[in-house]
Amino acid sequence: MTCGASITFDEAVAVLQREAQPLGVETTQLSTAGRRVLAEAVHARIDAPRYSAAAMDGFAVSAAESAGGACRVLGASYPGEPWLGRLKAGEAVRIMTGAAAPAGACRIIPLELVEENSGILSLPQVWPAKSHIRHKGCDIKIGQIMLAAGTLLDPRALLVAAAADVATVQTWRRPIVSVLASGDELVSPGKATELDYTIPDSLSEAILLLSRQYGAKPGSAALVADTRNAILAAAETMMSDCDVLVLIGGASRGDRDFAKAGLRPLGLDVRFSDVAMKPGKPVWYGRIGAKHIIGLPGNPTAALTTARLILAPLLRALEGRDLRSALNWQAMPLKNCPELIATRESFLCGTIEDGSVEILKSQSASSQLMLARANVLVRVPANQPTCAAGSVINALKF
Ligand SMILES: Nc1nc2c(c(=O)[nH]1)N[C@H]1C(S)=C(S)[C@@H](COP(=O)(O)OP(=O)(O)OC[C@H]3O[C@@H](n4cnc5c(N)ncnc54)[C@H](O)[C@@H]3O)O[C@H]1N2
Ligand code: MOO
Repeated sequence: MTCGASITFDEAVAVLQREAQPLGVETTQLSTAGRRVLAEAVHARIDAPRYSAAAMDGFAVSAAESAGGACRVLGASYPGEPWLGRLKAGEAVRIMTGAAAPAGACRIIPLELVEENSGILSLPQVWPAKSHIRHKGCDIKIGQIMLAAGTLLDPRALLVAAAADVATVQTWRRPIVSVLASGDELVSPGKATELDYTIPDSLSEAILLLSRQYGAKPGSAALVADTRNAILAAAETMMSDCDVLVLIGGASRGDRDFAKAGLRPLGLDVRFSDVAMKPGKPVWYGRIGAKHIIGLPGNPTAALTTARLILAPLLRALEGRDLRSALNWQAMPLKNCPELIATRESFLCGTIEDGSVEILKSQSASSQLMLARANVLVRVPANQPTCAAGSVINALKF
């Protein structure tokens, strides 16, 4: 590798794929299972329809009837309040959509096709094309697999799980992410005007939100000075109740870049660092026992870019999903034609407009305002002199 990096982005993702195993299974009430990932398949505990049921509001009649004939109306069947007798020739039962079709019913004649006078029903001259009866189990059969393990419980899947008549599902445990930012210049947002040479920590809340968007539960957040001891003390406390600890800043080679050094006494085993990507080269990943540690560069665009490209896939894998579901690059036409010569593979901020991507001007790892406009990352191979407008590039939702 020519740019002082030790690993490509794709190789880094392969390391995450090997390292990130789902965290464990827990029983989850359906009421809190939304956006969780199934660790076990959901099987139907009931048929649907559970009984043969009317698909229209109308009258149920037996096979003995002829079009144009007449029937005596014996009663009514409502959802939850069925008519329990057996229909015979010359008999009809008023029935509403979803109600159990009486035994012996062979079709439902919609209300608008019949006339009822003093309990006598005049049948239409021509039968409707459909029976308007939904037969027991025609949608779902008891015991059948409704949702496979690995399914994300979005609104559609949650509906299907509820239809299976389950109160709880087995889901993968959500990773807990804590964020430890270091920097003598950093203060909580809202405090920077109080002291010269301070700047707001613009990253901690953003990284926690991104983590939530990728399935994690937010853990704790801390902001500490640029010393080994401060990082070590905070990390030691924070590691007791998180699965992923994200360090922000101190990732590079400066006199006060102590993110890795601070964690070494805890047994940090670095699995990769110095990734051939721009921005974000100093991003690193390691383990301390079962815990996953990610070190993001301090430059804000570099940090959020690497959080999207490294942290998000890690979280997906820890929650039992395919890690690549966080890296679904989409081929899109490029609107503008920037000068792009980088010895590292680049991940540039862009915006999607009218189905094509515009790469934003003045790309900088330290930029913050650019992130107000960016909604995609554009992947550009290393050493590519330029991308022609109209050429197809790979873009990722940011
Ligand atoms: N000699 C070298 N210098 C640098 C290299 C290198 O390879 N050799 N890499 C550069 C690259 S690339 C990046 S990216 C940065 C990454 O630096 P660090 O991760 O060590 O980050 P810091 O030095 O702590 O901070 C950099 C910059 O970001 C600001 N920052 C940090 N944390 C936050 C935060 N939570 N919110 C807002 N802004 C933050 C910080 O004030 C600095 O301005 O290193 C290059 N240098
Ligand atoms: O790689 Mo750094 O993230 O360019 O500033």
